[in-house]
Amino acid sequence: MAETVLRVAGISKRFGGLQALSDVGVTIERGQVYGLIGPNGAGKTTFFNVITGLYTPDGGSFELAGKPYRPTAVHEVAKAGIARTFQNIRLFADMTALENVMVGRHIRTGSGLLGAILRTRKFRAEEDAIARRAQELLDYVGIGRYADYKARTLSYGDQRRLEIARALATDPQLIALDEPAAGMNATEKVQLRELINRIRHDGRTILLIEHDVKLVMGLCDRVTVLDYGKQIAEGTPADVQRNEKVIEAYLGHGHGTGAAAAQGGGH
Ligand SMILES: Nc1ncnc2c1ncn2[C@@H]1O[C@H](COP(=O)(O)OP(=O)(O)OP(=O)(O)O)[C@@H](O)[C@H]1O
Repeated sequence: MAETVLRVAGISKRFGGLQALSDVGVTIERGQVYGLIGPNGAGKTTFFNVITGLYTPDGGSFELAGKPYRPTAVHEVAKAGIARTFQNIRLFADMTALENVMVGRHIRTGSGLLGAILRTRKFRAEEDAIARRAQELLDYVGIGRYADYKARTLSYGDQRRLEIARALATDPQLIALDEPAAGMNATEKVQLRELINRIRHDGRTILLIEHDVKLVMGLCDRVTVLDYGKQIAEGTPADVQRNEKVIEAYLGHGHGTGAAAAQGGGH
């Protein structure tokens, strides 16, 4: 039987007079790639920010791997098992690629501050293990040769890979990717698609916000479509792209490629 990784229901979020999310819910099974799409301003990022603890919701229930969790603080959410990347890349620009991934790994280790200050044997052994694991993850996402480069010197596409490696370092139940293809060229998008597929095949569960509808339709098992904070469709990519409300939402917003975008023909 399928195992549910994330189940959220009834999420609402209001900013002043604007209802950014109304009664939104998703259920994501282990091993799925789950897509979240919708025109600009639909509420996708707000939804991500709510489930990852950046925004406090006005209402809703949250369950991760069968246990209730309260998304009240980002580090609590990371510990509970959700890792995320950001639409605007957030790396430690002056740290090396390896160090950036090591930071992600530290939330799963135990020596603590005192061990770090005293540089105990346990601490040093742990650091070595963290560095080895970080290198493995850099290799895994395809940028192992840049381990000693400062993050800011990497190309845009490689910085996005580095963010993914850092997220994987926390051993997440769910990895949430916020527009991972933004700003990528066609070749980088193909590589990204391969990477996401590999992460899925290795048993991870992925939640994806993405403007590139073609990428979403090609990758996702299920998709939710938001429009003005409401969930207007949920289902397989094939179902969703035939849905009248979805086609209308994309046309109504005068979205780049209009109906073609909703039907997976965009970009
Ligand atoms: N911190 C905030 N304060 C006030 N309004 C906000 C805030 N964050 C988002 N909003 C508003 O909530 C609505 C949903 O925004 P959100 O960024 O979630 O949409 P989105 O679907 O991610 O859009 P895009 O595709 O453009 O990134 C928008 O009208 C936005 O202006």
